[in-house]
Amino acid sequence: MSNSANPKKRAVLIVLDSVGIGEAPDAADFNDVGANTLGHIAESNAGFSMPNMRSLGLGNIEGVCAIEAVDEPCANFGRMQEIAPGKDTTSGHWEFAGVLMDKPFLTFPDGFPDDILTEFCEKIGVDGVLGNVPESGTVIIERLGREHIETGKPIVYTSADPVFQIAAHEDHVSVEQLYEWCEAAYEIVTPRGVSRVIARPFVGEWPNYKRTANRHDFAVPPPSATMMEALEDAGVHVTGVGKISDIYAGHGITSSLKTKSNDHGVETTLQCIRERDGFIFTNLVDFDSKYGHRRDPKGYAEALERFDSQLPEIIDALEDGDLLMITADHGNDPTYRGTDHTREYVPIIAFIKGATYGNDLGTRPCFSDVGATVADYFGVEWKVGESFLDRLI
Ligand SMILES: O=P(O)(O)O[C@H]1O[C@H](CO)[C@@H](O)[C@H]1O
Ligand SMILES: [Mn+2]
Ligand SMILES: [Mn+2]
Repeated sequence: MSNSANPKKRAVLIVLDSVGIGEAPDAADFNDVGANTLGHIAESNAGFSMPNMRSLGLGNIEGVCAIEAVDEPCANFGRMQEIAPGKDTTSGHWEFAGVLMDKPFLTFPDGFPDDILTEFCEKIGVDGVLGNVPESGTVIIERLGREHIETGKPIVYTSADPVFQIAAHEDHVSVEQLYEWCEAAYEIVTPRGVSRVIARPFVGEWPNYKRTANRHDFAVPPPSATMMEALEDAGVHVTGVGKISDIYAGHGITSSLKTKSNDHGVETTLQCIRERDGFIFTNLVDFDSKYGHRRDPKGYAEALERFDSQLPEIIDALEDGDLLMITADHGNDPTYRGTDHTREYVPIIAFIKGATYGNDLGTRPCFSDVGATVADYFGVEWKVGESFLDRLI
């Protein structure tokens, strides 16, 4: 244990999955010029407001026009640019934790090559797959669900993310069987640059199929140590809430609490704040999966307003000296073409309860500053990223 480490403190990091705040300087490299998740949500929903995030300083962040600035923000605020050469969840979260990728994951905009699919079909004993295109998951099951049920062939699809996704109806392919298919695919596709194989079970009758919470991500482990492993080595308990543990393949996550929705994620986070110390690391994925990818700006706005209304309870639950940080992992502008993530700046809102508020943290050049700050807060040595803890105390 490091001499100065203090595992009894409490830090909470909440990732609002996909809540970007405007095109990043390298947006053109990702075909995302003009994307602005928060900005376009505000523009397309009259009366949209986030009074609590606003009072923390969301509108004071450089480039944020959708929310008005306040004179005396109740938190410190800034924005961050991603270094990683990918705009997927894994790249963003790994960068928070100081895992810098030397080569990008690979995406398959034309579907997976024949040799991959042949090997996959042989391994699981089916005579072909359906789909094999980049597509929205809800659209592809509506299109191919009936054929899947008739033929027993799995629906395989991808997206602009480096993912191999397998959809199957739960009444026809058991969830255990689907997970076995995913494990078989994992062995084949992760050495070829895919970051995750995702089981996408669904239920119901066409055209009202519904995806279930039995989704499971089989993710490649981070190639180097995560900041959370350094915390654990120093005796800090790390709690992952939502899909955090999956994203890091469990590396540095002491205990994991899965969630069914944003509301459940907030509830679980609150319970953790009240009951445990250490690092509480939450991902709220509905913004991304239920609204961003579905290109539903109205639903997205409502989800943001709902989170905003829950924020006072989170802040009240914190004790003096606790650290709270709120950020995002990439954009997913629900008004943008396609159905994929968008390369954007992400917000950073951070404060230690009862300490300093109102500092502009500026434009951070790397998401790793988040992890560096958390490590610094616990007194744990960590070398990746630049801590801004001194601006919070
Ligand atoms: O359209 P669905 O299936 O929700 O897929 C989304 O979720 C996957 C993983 O986050 C990505 O492929 C993304 O496109
Ligand atoms: Mn994400
Ligand atoms: Mn996504």
